[in-house]
Amino acid sequence: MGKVFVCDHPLIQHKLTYIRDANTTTKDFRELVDEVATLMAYEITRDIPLQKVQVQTPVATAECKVISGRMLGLIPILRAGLGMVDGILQLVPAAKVGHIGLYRDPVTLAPVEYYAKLPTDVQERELIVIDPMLATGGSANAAIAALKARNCTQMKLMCLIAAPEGIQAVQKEHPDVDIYVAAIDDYLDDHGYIIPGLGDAGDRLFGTK
Ligand SMILES: O=P(O)(O)OC[C@H]1O[C@H](OP(=O)(O)OP(=O)(O)O)[C@H](O)[C@@H]1O
Ligand SMILES: O=c1cc[nH]c(=O)[nH]1
Ligand SMILES: [Mg+2]
Repeated sequence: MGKVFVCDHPLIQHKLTYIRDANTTTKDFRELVDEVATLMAYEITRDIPLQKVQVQTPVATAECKVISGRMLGLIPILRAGLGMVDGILQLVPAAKVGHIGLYRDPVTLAPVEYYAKLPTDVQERELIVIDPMLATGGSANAAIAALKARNCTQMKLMCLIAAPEGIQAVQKEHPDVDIYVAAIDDYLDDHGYIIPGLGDAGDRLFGTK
């Protein structure tokens, strides 16, 4: 079963408080999501493999390390996942970015795919699927399945807030995928909103409501 990591760094938790606050403006919400994404990227890249290299300093030879292994790919789920991309790229600027567009049918809550554009070498990369909200898990499961259908084998899921229902759904359908979150909330309401959550992440990021 995939592991769940709660990124409980005080800076992440502090910023998440203001992300949740209904009085936070669109501008501040966007900036805070960007900042938390950078901090979470620090956690999610912790297990990147290193290889030894020698480097010549001005005075001696130093035994050093550089990142090795697979190159990274970021896969934001549109729309709301877009809000976390730049923050992660601050730390891993060489990552390529692929987009998967999904929206939840408002009645059935089932994910509907409307867009997919991925790097040509996506199956060779270690992927981070990004979405601020993991509610029923339908969208994350569909995005991960879309990547697996393209022969991708290595991926992690990064979300700001998860409902227990969403975590269980991803663990059941994709037990090979580890999940990184800033918080696990209480439950889903009848409309599939995470409680207490932060409302609709896409609308709050882009000011559409
Ligand atoms: O776990 P789930 O039940 O699938 O719900 C989570 C999805 O819902 C939201 O997207 P939404 O459908 O609101 O689209 P948007 O990002 O365009 O607003 C959110 O950004 C996730 O993608
Ligand atoms: O609470 C929720 C659930 C799904 N999508 C959101 O943006 N918020
Ligand atoms: Mg939305």
